[in-house]
Amino acid sequence: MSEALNDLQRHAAALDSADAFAKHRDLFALDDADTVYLDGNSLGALPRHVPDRIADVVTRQWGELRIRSWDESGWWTAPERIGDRIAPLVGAAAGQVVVGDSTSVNVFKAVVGAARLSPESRDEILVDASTFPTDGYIAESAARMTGRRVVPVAPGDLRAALGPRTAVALVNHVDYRTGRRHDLPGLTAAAHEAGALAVWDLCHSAGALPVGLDAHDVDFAVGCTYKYLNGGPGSPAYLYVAERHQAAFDSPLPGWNSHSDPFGMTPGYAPADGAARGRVGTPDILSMLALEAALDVWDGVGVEDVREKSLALTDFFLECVDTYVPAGRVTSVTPAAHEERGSQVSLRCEDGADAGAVMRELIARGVVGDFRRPDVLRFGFTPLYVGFCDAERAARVLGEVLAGS
Ligand SMILES: Cc1ncc(COP(=O)(O)O)c(C=O)c1O
Ligand SMILES: Nc1c(O)cccc1C(=O)C[C@H](N)C(=O)O
Repeated sequence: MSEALNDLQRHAAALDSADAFAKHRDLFALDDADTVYLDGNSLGALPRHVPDRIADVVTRQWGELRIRSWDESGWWTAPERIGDRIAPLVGAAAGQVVVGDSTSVNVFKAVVGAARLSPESRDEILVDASTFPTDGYIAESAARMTGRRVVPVAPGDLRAALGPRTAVALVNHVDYRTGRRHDLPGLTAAAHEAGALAVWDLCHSAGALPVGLDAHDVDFAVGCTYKYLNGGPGSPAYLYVAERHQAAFDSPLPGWNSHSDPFGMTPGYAPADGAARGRVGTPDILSMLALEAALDVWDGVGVEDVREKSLALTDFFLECVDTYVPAGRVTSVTPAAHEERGSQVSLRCEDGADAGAVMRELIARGVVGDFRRPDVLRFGFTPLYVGFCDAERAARVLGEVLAGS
């Protein structure tokens, strides 16, 4: 055991020294000595420069310029400007992504918007049955509003379920619980072949792996920015409406910010062109500008390179788990196949072990992941700041906890 331990530790150190992103870690506020942070799939770490940028927004832009900042500090145009910063990370050309509201709200805009583009005879909205719950709840309401019904379908059966009755398919790119990556190009093409539209939730993929929204002809997409994009707790989400749908997109939340002439303040609604049509009300500027600052860590970073490191990290973590964790105590529910894996590893506790208690003990020993009821331990790997020694330590401590030492 100690031979293997030393081998894995030496291997981890060698991988870290060859890691092109190793220097990126210094851009983030992380307490290296005490904690391995593997929860960036829930809340990304703070980029160190963000507090100073936010201090400027508060003290100068708000404190001194006050109302003038809507123009002079670029507050009014922030939703589209920051959308254009996110666009390359999800493979979208400029002008199609707008930032604002929560993911839940954007799921609503996207699903209703997509349903309104479909003939009424298409009366089904397919939702992947293992979805993060908010998507399912919102889809139900969107279905009621648009005279459709929701059909929950296991992701593996989605292709077969698409048909002449399908208006919209709402699918998660990466499953929040298992870390399974779904086939975005294939399912989008299958939806189109069936005459339906595809709406993708990118919460667990954006910033962790290439998405290719334009390349794969995705219709609508939404995502949060507080996970792999490190925008901060409750940072605003985003909505992608493919350019070809923008002119016909009929938002169910046509607030004044989405008007073609918001300051005309006319009683009649005339939608703005382009991504701005996805706006609703006054943007949450403090959160939004924290996100904008946080996105600086992506300067010069290629998402393909991030993906390569993500797969290497999760492969190595799985190898360490195999070595350190007593046989039969956990099973990976994250696919081994690279093309089916996101950037997290989820381990199911076996033998009736209390996964919540295991995670509490891991956190007490400095390994921060999270736990999803009833039995899943989740470990998120954010390639910009997680290293191979982190992965080795996390697996080793997990082995110790499960061995009761
Ligand atoms: C796939 C997915 N969709 C949506 C959400 C949540 O959306 P919101 O930003 O509205 O809380 C999460 C996580 O909270 C998620 O994992
Ligand atoms: N959005 C969250 C929050 O406000 C509090 C705690 C956790 C979250 C999450 O993001 C959960 C996350 N979507 C998940 O994958 O479980």
